[in-house]
Amino acid sequence: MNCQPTTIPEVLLFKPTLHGDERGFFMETFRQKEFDACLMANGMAATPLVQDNVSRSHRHVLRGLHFQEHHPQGKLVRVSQGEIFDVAVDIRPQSATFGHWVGHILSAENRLQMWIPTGFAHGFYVLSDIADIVYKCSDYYQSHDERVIPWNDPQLAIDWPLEAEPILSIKDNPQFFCQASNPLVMMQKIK
Ligand SMILES: Cc1cn([C@H]2C[C@H](O)[C@@H](COP(=O)(O)OP(=O)(O)O[C@H]3O[C@@H](C)C(=O)[C@@H](O)[C@H]3O)O2)c(=O)[nH]c1=O
Repeated sequence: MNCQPTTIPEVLLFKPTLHGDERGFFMETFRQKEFDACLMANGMAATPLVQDNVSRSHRHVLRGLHFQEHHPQGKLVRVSQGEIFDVAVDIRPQSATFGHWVGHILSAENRLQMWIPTGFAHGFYVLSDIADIVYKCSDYYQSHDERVIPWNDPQLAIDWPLEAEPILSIKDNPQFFCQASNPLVMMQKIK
């Protein structure tokens, strides 16, 4: 498993080795020991991943930007079918890259996985008819702790590769957001 930092050094891209033969292919998509070695090689602590999720979305669905406030989750995101533009936003107030974002195309074809550490908000936009996202998390989902940052926050100015108006859930629709107190972005306590 090859791993490289992105423009935000703690956000990593992983590419599993693919073993192809006449039957098709085989790849290990996650190995805790190698994953930890990559984190440590990039100055981060080893991180057990405790929850595994799958979501399916249609073309032009945008989910995000999400994070948990008191129980932050690191997320290792990959795509098993289709293609997405995956985004991590640094929301660590003390960070040199606070407010910066990084976005990469993840697809079943390119096999890339993005590591979004704790202290980041996460979202994605779907570029294929269907996209199946598979992601492992470093802490458990807690609905009451989930927070949303508007996907189109002008201060973040994320350059989404929009092909059409995004399809949003109600909680992700900035139209339904309250006024915010956060200095960088509007945040909403959603539950
Ligand atoms: C995220 C999540 C949701 N759910 C439930 C709650 C709800 O009934 C249903 C759909 O949840 P949501 O609408 O919150 O799903 P979604 O909008 O896909 O939320 C996800 O978005 C991406 C961008 C992330 O980064 C994830 O961490 C998560 O926040 O699934 C769980 O049971 N466990 C989970 O871990």
